[in-house]
Amino acid sequence: MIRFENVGLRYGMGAEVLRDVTFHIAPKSLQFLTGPSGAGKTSLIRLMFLALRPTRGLITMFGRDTARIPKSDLPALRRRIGVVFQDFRLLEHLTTYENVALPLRVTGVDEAKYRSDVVELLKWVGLGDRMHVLPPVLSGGEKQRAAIARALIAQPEILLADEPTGNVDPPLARRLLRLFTELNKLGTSVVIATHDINLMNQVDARRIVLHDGRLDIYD
Ligand SMILES: Nc1ncnc2c1ncn2[C@@H]1O[C@H](COP(=O)(O)OP(=O)(O)OP(=O)(O)O)[C@@H](O)[C@H]1O
Repeated sequence: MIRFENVGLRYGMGAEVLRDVTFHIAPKSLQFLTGPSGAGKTSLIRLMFLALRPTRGLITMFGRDTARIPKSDLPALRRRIGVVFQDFRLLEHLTTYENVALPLRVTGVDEAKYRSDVVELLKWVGLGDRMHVLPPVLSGGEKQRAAIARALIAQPEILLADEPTGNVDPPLARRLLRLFTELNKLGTSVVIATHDINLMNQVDARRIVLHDGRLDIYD
C-alpha cells in the first residue's frame, strides 16, 4: 500500500533526518513505528500522509509514484489514509460530533446519510455521551478518542497514529490499543508511532525502529 525506497529527508539546509529508509506497509498489516525522541517518527508519518515530500528516494502509495501525483489528486488520496496527529487538531468551535463528521461534510455528503455512522463510531470509541460538547471541555483521553474517530470516519484503508497513547493513563492506553487491533482485524492497515515499550509488548506486531534517521525492521 505504501512503499518507501531509499527515502531521504532534510529540512531546509539541515542534516538529513531520514536516511535510506526502505520499507513496505502491507494491506491489513499492523505495525509499531518506534525509536527515541527526535529519531524521525513524526517526519516519517508526515511523508506517509503526503504532508511532506522526500528530498530523495521513491515513495509509492496505492501503486502510484507520489512525486507524479498532481496536487488536485491529493485530497482524494489522503481520504484513503486516516491520521491521528500528536496534538489532535480538533476544531474548538465544533462539537465532538461535528469534528468527527467533518471529513464527510467537506465531501458534500448529505448529513442524513452519515449521522448514524458518526454516532455509532463515537459510541465505539466510548464518547457516546460526549457528542455534543466542545473540545475544550474534553479530557486529554477523550480528545484522543475524538481524534481517532475523526481519522476513521471515512473508512480509510490505512490508519497512521502518532503517539496515540501519549496523553492517556495505562488502562485507557490498553483500551485504545484494543481498538486499533480490532480495527486491524476488520481489514485496516495500522501504523502506531510510539516509544511506549509496555504498549508494544502487549501485541505481537511488526516493529519499525528508527535510529538517527535509519530504519530497522523486526518482524
Ligand atoms: N519542521 C521542521 N524543521 C526543521 N527540523 C525539523 C522539523 N520537524 C522536525 N525536525 C527535526 O527532525 C528530526 C526528527 O523529528 P521528528 O519530530 O520527526 O522526530 P520524532 O521521532 O517524531 O520525535 P518525538 O518522538 O520527540 O516526537 C528532529 O531532529 C527535529 O528537530
